[in-house]
Amino acid sequence: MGNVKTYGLWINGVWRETENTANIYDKYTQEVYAQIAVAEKQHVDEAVAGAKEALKMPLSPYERYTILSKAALALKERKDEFSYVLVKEVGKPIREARTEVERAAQTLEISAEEAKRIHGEGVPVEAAPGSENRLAFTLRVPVGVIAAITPFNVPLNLVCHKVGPALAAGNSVVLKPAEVTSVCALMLAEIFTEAGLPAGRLQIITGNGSKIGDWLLENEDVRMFTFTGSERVGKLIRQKAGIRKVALELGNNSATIVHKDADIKQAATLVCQKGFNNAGQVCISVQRVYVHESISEEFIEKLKEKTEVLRMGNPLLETTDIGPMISLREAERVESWVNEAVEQGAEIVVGGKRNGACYAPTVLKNVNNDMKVCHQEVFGPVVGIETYSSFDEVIAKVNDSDYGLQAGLFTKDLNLAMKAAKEIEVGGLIINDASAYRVDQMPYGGIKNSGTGKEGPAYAIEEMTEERIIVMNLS
Ligand SMILES: NC(=O)c1ccc[n+]([C@@H]2O[C@H](COP(=O)([O-])OP(=O)(O)OC[C@H]3O[C@@H](n4cnc5c(N)ncnc54)[C@H](O)[C@@H]3O)[C@@H](O)[C@H]2O)c1
Ligand SMILES: O=C[C@H](O)CS(=O)(=O)O
Repeated sequence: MGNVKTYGLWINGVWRETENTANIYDKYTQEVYAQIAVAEKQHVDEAVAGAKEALKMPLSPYERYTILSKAALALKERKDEFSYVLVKEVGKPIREARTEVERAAQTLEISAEEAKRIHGEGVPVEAAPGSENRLAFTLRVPVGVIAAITPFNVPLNLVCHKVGPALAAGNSVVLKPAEVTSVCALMLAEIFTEAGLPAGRLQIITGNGSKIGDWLLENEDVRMFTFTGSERVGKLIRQKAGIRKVALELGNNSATIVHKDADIKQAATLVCQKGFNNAGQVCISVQRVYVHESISEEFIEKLKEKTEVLRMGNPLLETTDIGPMISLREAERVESWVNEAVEQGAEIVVGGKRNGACYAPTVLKNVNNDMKVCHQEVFGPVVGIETYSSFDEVIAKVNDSDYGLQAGLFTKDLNLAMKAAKEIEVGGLIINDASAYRVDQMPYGGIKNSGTGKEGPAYAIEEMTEERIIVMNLS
C-alpha cells in the first residue's frame, strides 16, 4: 500500500486526520487505491458549527456566481484526473466517467447562473380590504446549514447537484459522500478552495453512513437534509428530521413502453444504452419494458443483437461498455434475482452470467410483476420484457409500482403521448426515449416511494431557500 493516498476530513478549510481510516477499493481489481478518514461525532459537530459560523460572512449573489463558475472551470481542467478516479472507485467505464465529469461541471455552471436569478415576487396585499396602503413582496433567503448525503453510483455529479444549488442560494453545506466512492467528493474541496470559496462553506465528512447520518440528524443546527440514495435510508431520514426541511431522491423500477407504432430500431438502441449504462446502477435505468404484442418479437430480436455485442471488463479500456458492479455482493444479489425470476417462468434472452463483480447485461422475457426483477429496484444490468395489448392496460402496468421517478414511451401518436403524460404517475415522462434521460437543468425528482422535492439547480434552489414575506405599511 506504498503509494496509497490517505484523505482527511475537510473541515474549516483544512485537512483533518482521524484515528481510524477506511480503505477505498478499485472496484475492478479489488486493490486498495486510497484511504479515507473515519469521522467521529466531535468532527461532525465541529463541521456543523464551522458551517454555521461561515454564514456570518454572507456572500453576494455575484460572489457566489463567480466562485461556482471558477469551480466549474477548474473541474473541466482536471477532467482526466476526475475521470480516472471515477473509473477506480465506481468501476464505471472510462467513456461514461468522462461524461459524468462534463455533466458535473455543467451542473456547477448552471448553479452559478442561477445564483444571479434568485428572486422573490410582488404580492398584491393591497387588494385586501383595509390594506389599500400596504405594499408587499417576498425574499428568498438561505435555509442555513444543509446536510447533503449522496450515493455511490454517480458520486461526482450527484454531489454537484447538492453542493452547487446550496452554495448558489447562499447556504453552507456539510457533505457526507457514499463511503465506497468518497474520493471524487474530497477532491472537490481543492476545486472550491481554488475557486475562492471561504472556509467552512463546504465541509466534507467521511466514514460510516448510519453513524454520521445520526449525528447530523441529532444536530439541530442542520436546517435541511438533501439526500439521494435508497428508499430505506430516505425513510429513516424523513422520520428523524422532525420539522426540518428534507429533500429525498430515491429509487425506482423504471418502465419504458414501446408502442406498436414506435421506431423499433430506435427503441431497441436506446433501451440497450439506457438499461446497461453504469451496469444498470442508475436510478432511472430501464428496468421494465412493456412492448406491444404485435411488435414484441422484432423488438426483442433487435434488443438482443444490440446487447450481445456489449463488451464487459476492465473499465479503464476505451472499448469497455460494462464494468463491474459496485461490489461482489451486489452482483451476487442481481444473479440471485435473475435466477429466481427464471424459476418463476422468465426466460433469458441474453446474458444471465456473472464473472466476479461483473454481471453480464441481461434481457429477460416473459416477466411479470410478481418477480423481484419487476416490482423491486434491480439497480443492476437487467431489463425485463412484458407484452401488452391495449394502451390502458399498459398505463395500469406502469403505474402498478411503489415508485414513480421517470418513465419512457416510444410512440408516434401525439394523442397517446398526451394521454400517457396525464395518466402515468411519475415525476418525468420521456417521449420517444427511454426512462433514463436526464440533463442537469431540468426538474428531476419522483413521487410515491421515489421521493419528494426536485433537483436541477433552479428547482433545488427553491427547496434550499425560505420564502419570506415583507409587508410595508405606507400609510
Ligand atoms: N433519485 C435519484 O436521483 C437517485 C440517484 C442515484 C441513486 N439513487 C438511489 O440510490 C440507491 C443506491 O445508492 P446507495 O446504495 O449509495 O444508497 P444508500 O441509501 O445505501 O446510501 C446513500 C448514502 O446514505 C448514507 N447512509 C447510509 N445509512 C444512513 C443512515 N442511516 N442515515 C443517513 N445516511 C445514511 C450512505 O453512507 C450514503 O452516503 C438506489 O436506490 C438508487 O435508486 C437515487
Ligand atoms: O442515478 C440516478 C441519476 O440521478 C441519474 S443521472 O446520472 O443524474 O442521469
